[in-house]
Amino acid sequence: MDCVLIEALEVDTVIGVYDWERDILQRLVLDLELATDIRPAAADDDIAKTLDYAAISERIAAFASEHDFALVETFAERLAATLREEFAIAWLTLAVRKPGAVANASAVGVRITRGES
Ligand SMILES: Nc1nc2c(c(=O)[nH]1)N=C([C@H](O)[C@@H](O)CO)CN2
Repeated sequence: MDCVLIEALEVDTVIGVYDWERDILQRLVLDLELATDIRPAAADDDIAKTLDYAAISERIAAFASEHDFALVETFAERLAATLREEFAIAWLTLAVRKPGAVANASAVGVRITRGES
């Protein structure tokens, strides 16, 4: 299976379950694997025949600025659904990490897989 990759994408958003987290922006770090057959784009050297990782990264940044979820679980689930719908992605994995949220951990977060490979 071919994938388009987006690794360590940093976005800022309001996220957290505690009161003090509702008034600040916090950084999330995202890794994505987006399934797509890259052969048509490679054959024609045509961006229109693949998933444009720049456009998808911009959409993710906009999504982060538009929402203020409590849980990283909700952020991940809703973002995965949005990307699958808007970019016709059949299968993806998405990891959402929240650096510095837990002392002595470099990051905490979730990883989800959605769709049929
Ligand atoms: N499974 C989760 N556990 C926790 C979350 C979360 O989003 N998912 N969030 C918090 C707090 O917001 C924390 O990140 C503040 O440092 C605690 N546990």
